[in-house]
Amino acid sequence: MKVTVVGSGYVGLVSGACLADVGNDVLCLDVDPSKIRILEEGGIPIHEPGLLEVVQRNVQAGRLRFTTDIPAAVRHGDVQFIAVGTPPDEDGSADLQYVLAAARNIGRHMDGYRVVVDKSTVPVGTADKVRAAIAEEVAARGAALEYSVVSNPEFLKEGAAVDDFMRPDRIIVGADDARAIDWMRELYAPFQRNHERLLVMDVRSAELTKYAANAMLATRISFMNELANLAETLGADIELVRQGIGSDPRIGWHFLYAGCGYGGSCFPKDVKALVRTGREHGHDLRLLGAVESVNERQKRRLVDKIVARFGDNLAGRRFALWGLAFKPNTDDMREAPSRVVLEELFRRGASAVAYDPVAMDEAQRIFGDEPRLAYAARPMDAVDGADALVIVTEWKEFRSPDFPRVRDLLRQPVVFDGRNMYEPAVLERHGIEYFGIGRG
Ligand SMILES: NC(=O)c1ccc[n+]([C@@H]2O[C@H](COP(=O)([O-])OP(=O)(O)OC[C@H]3O[C@@H](n4cnc5c(N)ncnc54)[C@H](O)[C@@H]3O)[C@@H](O)[C@H]2O)c1
Ligand SMILES: O=c1ccn([C@@H]2O[C@H](COP(=O)(O)OP(=O)(O)O[C@H]3O[C@H](CO)[C@@H](O)[C@H](O)[C@H]3O)[C@@H](O)[C@H]2O)c(=O)[nH]1
Repeated sequence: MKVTVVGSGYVGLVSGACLADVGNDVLCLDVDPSKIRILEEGGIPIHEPGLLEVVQRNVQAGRLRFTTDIPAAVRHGDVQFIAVGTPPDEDGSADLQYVLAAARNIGRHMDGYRVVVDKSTVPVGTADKVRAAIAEEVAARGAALEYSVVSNPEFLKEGAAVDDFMRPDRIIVGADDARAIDWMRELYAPFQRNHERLLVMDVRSAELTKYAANAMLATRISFMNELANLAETLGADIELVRQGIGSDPRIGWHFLYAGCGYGGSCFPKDVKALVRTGREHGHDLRLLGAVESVNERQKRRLVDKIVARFGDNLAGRRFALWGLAFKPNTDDMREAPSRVVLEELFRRGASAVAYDPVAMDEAQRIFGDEPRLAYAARPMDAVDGADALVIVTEWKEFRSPDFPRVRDLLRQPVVFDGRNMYEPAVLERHGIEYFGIGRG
């Protein structure tokens, strides 16, 4: 099929590349010329495992192209995916300006039937707004063209995006006309060869399904973080509790890891947006309000522990920080707990030397020439001469460091482990004072 993807960020680029990989003719559009330039030069603008290979082989095969030319992009795809950002507005609601701008462009330039597929995460009712925006533009031209609007939220995780797209748990299609549903079935057929994964429902339910999934996952994390803080006080170990409850299939193993809070471009903004939607419709979603506030507090938890150990005045102290990205295998630092940790350290007069395998360029972009932040080329360089080591992201390469070396390089052998990567007893055996999350 001929497919256009509007927005070539994490979701758009992964979707476009994976759809090309199964044989579709895909054109990816972006309004940011610097992203398109990188793609045209054979690179990718983000760190995402396996993505470069998929992009390169499909570019070579002539099935994947990139453009900033809006009319050409709208003319190309019979199916038009909208995969632009929906960042939080000041009041927490999702800012739909990019989605609606994309819809208007489609309405302005379409020259025949189009299936417009909303892949961005958008509040319930957005499909109606997209439909209206297209209708307005079509009418303004005096044209009479048919189109369908479909909600097809995306569930990929950064760091595992290609795999998630290629092997989805489910494909949600919210649509109310048969032609669009048939097209979506055809487009997704290669991704559900061994069993049916496509769930067709009405548009509003599809839009809400996306928020429900993220809100449920965020709730599990905040629940565990809250219990972790209690476990500490009670002298229990949240890691043992996690294993104790995860073995119940009704609870399951996933997304039960306590830590220094959830970050990323989705959970924080989507929980906020759902709370906001509730409020707009007279529903006070108290549980989700608490999920959010527990998470805000949890992002400060590591610094609370540092303050409890070193005092509130951290002037003159230097901390080694392992991990800047909001999770491993990405360079994304949107809402990353590391940002809160660093800001709280700076506020108390401390400085930091950070190491992250891929996110240091992004940190430099965010923190600019912040004099209290330096970067290390290797993890142990960050540790050398620091007052303590603080772990914020559980990169694989941090799993089994040379503990005696860590102990000897630190000015004080103290580790604050924001992701419970280590066994307290192991570090104690190496003469390192250990502070995890919820490990009383
Ligand atoms: N990042 C994820 O893991 C993930 C997963 C599932 C769903 N989502 C949702 O998908 C959407 C996109 O997220 P993302 O992380 O890919 O965002 P992103 O910021 O990485 O990419 C969005 C891209 O859209 C481009 N853009 C903006 N307006 C445009 C327009 N009118 N025409 C063409 N391009 C335009 C921007 O320049 C940018 O490159 C959001 O709604 C997000 O909530 C994200
Ligand atoms: O048990 C856990 C699991 C995750 N996290 C944190 O939660 C955040 C989000 O992690 P993850 O969900 O793996 O990454 P995202 O790429 O943000 O993916 C989420 O958000 C996407 C955008 O909506 C959805 O598509 C995905 O299904 C959903 O998992 C990260 O900071 C993790 O460190 C925890 O603290 N504990």
